[in-house]
Amino acid sequence: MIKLAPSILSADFSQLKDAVQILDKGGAHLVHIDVMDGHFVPNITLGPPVIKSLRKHTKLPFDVHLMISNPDQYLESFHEAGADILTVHAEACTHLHRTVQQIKKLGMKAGVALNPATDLSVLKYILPDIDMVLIMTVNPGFGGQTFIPQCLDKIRELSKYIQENQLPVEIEIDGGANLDNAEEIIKAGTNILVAGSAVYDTPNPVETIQEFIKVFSKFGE
Ligand SMILES: O=C(CO)[C@H](O)[C@H](O)COP(=O)(O)O
Repeated sequence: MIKLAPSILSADFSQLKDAVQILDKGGAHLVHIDVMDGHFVPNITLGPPVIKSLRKHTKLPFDVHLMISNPDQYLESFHEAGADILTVHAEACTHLHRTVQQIKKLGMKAGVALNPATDLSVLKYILPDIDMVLIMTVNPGFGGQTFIPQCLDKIRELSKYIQENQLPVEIEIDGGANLDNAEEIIKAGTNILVAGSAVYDTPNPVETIQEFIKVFSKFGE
């Protein structure tokens, strides 16, 4: 199934309750929440208290993307705040396998994110243990950047490996996705599209979400 995970990074932070309710109205599949610490990435966003306060305003799964150093310190806090999928960056984890085990032990789905310049080979021995790979298609830290086209080959290569090895691992991409490039991204093998500015920076985000879902329907979803 192809899923849309709008990133609330591009929403008005003073109206986050409305921002998640828009996603329910439009029929989005996940709420993508970008957590940045000003250390792993050069920007600071939000943390567990904000996620916890949003939890009561939607039943959609919370897809929490940690762009933070030392994520191990905070896994329990994000679980308690209501994260359903917790994604850590391979580049931020000293003991990636241990971190993934801990996320799963807490009852969440585990994702591993890779920056654009990080090779897929870091995933080889962890893929059977995770639920999702997040391929960063921009350099992490900011919304509204342009999709890096070399990432399409990376998605194709990962998708081929996952299919050949029959692994139940989803592929999410994050950064620069929009209505013009969605088809190409899906054809490469992505099944979860994060879209921030392409949803929230439009006059009618509810209609925009529905337009994305119309594109997805071409792929039998
Ligand atoms: O993780 C992110 C940045 O680090 C954002 O989720 C991503 O950039 C989405 O925003 P946009 O769709 O506007 O590119």
